[in-house]
Amino acid sequence: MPRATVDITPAGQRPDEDPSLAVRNNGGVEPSTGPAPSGRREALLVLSFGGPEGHDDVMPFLENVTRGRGIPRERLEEVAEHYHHFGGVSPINDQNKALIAAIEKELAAAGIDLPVYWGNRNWAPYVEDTWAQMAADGIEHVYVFATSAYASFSGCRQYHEDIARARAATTSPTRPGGPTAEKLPHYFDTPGFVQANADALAAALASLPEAVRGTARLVATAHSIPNAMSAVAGPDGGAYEAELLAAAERVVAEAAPGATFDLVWQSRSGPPSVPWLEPDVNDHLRALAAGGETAVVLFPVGFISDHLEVIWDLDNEAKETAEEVGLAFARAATAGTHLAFVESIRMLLQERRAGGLPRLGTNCPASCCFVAPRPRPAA
Ligand SMILES: CC1=C(CCC(=O)O)c2cc3nc(cc4[nH]c(cc5[nH]c(cc1n2)c(C)c5CCC(=O)O)c(CCC(=O)O)c4C)C(CCC(=O)O)=C3C
Ligand SMILES: [Fe+2]
Repeated sequence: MPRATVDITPAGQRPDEDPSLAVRNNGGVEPSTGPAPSGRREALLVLSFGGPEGHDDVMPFLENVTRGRGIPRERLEEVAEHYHHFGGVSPINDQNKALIAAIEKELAAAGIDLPVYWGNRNWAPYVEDTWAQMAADGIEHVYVFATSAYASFSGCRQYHEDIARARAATTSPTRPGGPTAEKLPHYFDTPGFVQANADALAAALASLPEAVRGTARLVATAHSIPNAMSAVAGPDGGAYEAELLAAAERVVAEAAPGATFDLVWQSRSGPPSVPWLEPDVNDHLRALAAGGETAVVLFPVGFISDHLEVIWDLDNEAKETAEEVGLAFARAATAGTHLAFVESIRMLLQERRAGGLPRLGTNCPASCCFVAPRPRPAA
């Protein structure tokens, strides 16, 4: 059954304070399925993860990311080292700026006069500040493009919660909560996202030595998540894995018709006692080599840009593993600012502005992707 996107939590309520909202991210607001009222001042918000801009930002950033989520201190220190290798600067911020510039260009070329804003969950520009700015600019309604293409708490619902928090913090007397909002649906299977990933996979394959190109094993990667989070992803559970499989299938069908592929996981976090999706990409590479494979192409279809988890966990760690076990190695780029991907973003926006139902029917209905927050440690 198709589902409509909905306005988010009413202003003044925080999902973590109101138990009824903890399991209902639409706040009980009626779905808005008609075309946008004419004259309404609208905007597009690119809502992302955020990342540090220098050495001193790294620990405060990691504390923002993991607050209340039970990630061991040793894991934080290890991940901090990854950031310090790059001067404490995550590439994700420049990548988001480049994406926004590409979207602005695409909208202008299509004659769509809509301002584009940027806000993050874990680092400046924080979404709360962006929301206040949009309210001050007189924006009445905002379409939210989250920089994750898939279902799951981390990739979807948590972005809904970010929006709710930003609205709760926006206390304009004339427009409490600032603009109303609707999150654009998951886009893992939009033609442009698939095309961008397929072009990158084909290029990575072509970069391998000719002798192994024909037999290289194709390996899709995505961020591991706890099994418990995976079980409740999407309206019927399991949607994170199902959507990743669907995306990878389409990418491979386009780039290397008839080839098979594996879907494996990277960047596991959390204590070892908690089960996360497996196998890990490094274990998988070892198993492939042990089974006689000679070459591998990784394609991180689970991410939309070459951020730190891609350039560290794949280009350093996984590449090193491949060298260790004697596998020729190539890594495909993520969608980034590929024109076809940017076109698909523009089309998603146009579809919603025209009042169409979301193409996919997977935009976080009331009860999906819910993961109980961990109790906060006593002060
Ligand atoms: C599904 C998923 C995506 C894809 C969807 C999306 O894009 O939203 C994603 C993206 C990202 N994850 C990122 C960074 C981090 N993720 C962490 C921790 C975690 N990620 C999780 C899942 C995901 N993460 C989970 C279940 C945790 C455990 C804590 C928790 O339950 O929330 C930690 C803490 C340290 C660690 O343990 O790794 C860091 C630093 C960055 C920025 C990279 C950069 O700076 O370039 C990006 C884009
Ligand atoms: Fe993450």
